[in-house]
Amino acid sequence: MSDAAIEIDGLSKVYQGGKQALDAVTFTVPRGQIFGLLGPNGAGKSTLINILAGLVNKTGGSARVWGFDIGANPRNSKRAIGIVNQEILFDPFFTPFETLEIQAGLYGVPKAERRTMELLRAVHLEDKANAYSRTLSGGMKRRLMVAKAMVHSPPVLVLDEPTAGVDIELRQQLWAYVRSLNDSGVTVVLTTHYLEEAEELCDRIAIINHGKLIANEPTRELVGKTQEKAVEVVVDRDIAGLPANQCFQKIEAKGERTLVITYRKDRANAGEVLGAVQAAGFGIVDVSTREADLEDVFLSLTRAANAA
Ligand SMILES: Nc1ncnc2c1ncn2[C@@H]1O[C@H](COP(=O)(O)OP(=O)(O)OP(=O)(O)O)[C@@H](O)[C@H]1O
Repeated sequence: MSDAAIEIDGLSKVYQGGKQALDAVTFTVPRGQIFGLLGPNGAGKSTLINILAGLVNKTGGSARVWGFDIGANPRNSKRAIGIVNQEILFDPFFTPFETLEIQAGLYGVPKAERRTMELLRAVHLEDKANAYSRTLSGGMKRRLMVAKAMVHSPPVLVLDEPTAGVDIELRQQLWAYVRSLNDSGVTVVLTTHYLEEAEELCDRIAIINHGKLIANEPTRELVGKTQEKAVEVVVDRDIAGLPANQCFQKIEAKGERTLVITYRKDRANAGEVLGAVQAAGFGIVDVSTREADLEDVFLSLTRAANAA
C-alpha cells in the first residue's frame, strides 16, 4: 500500500462552458504532513478540493485518498477525508452538540464511538454545546466546522481557506488545534492566501496557478529556491540616469536619491553590487537589504509560469 495520504495524477477539470479549472495536475501529499496548497483567486484550489470531496466530477486523470480511488471507491475515499469548506454550512437552529451528532449519524458513526464533547472541547466550544449555532460568533462557527469535519475521525483533514475573516487570536487557536491534530497523526491539507502562515505551518507547499501546478517542494527548499535579493541604496546625489551593470538583475529609482537593485545571489554579492554603484560615480549614504520571503517566491514562480 502506498504511504501517500493523497495522490493526484494528471487531474483535469473542464467546466461546462469550457473553463479549464485544472490542467493535468500531479502531486502527492505524504502522510503525516501539513501540506499547503497555494494559489491566487481562481487558480483551481477549490475545484481540486471539491473533486476530492466528491462534489465536482473530474474530467481527466485520477485521485486517491488514503489509497482509495475517488472514482472506483468513492465511499472509502470520502470516509478517509474531512473537509472544511470556505462557506459556513450548518443549520442555525441546531446546537453545536446536535450539529456534531447529526453529522456523526450521517457518517454512520455508532453512538458508543462518538466523540462529540471531546471534539467540542478541542475547538473550545464546550460551553456552547447547547447554544443555538446561529448565536455563535464567526470564529466559533468556523471552529464548529472543523469539529464537524472530524466527527468520523478521518486520517486526512482538508481546510479550504480556514482563516479567511477570522481574527488573529482565533486564527492562532485554530492553528494550535490543527497542529495538535497533526501531532496526533492526522494529515492536514490547507489552502490559504496567508503566505507567511503557510511558511510557518506547512511542511510542504504546492502552488497552482491557472489550473497548473507550478511548484511542489518542502517549504524550506521552496523559500531557499529564490535567488533574487534586493538592496536599497541611498546615494549622495540626484539620480539623473540609472547606472547599468551586468551584476544587476533589475535597477530602478525610488525617489530622487534611492536606487532599488535586484540581483541574483548565485551571480553576485552585495559588495559587487555596491561597488558597481560607486563605480558609476555615486557615493553611498545608506544601504538596506531584504531576503526574499514566500511572497517573492510565489510571485517569481507565477511570473515565470505566465511567461512560459
Ligand atoms: N461551477 C463552475 N462553472 C464554471 N466555472 C467555474 C465553476 N467553478 C469554478 N469555476 C472557474 O474555475 C476556475 C477555478 O476556480 P476555483 O474556485 O477552483 O479557484 P480557487 O483557486 O479555489 O479560487 P478561490 O480562492 O477564489 O476560491 C475559476 O476561473 C472559476 O471561475
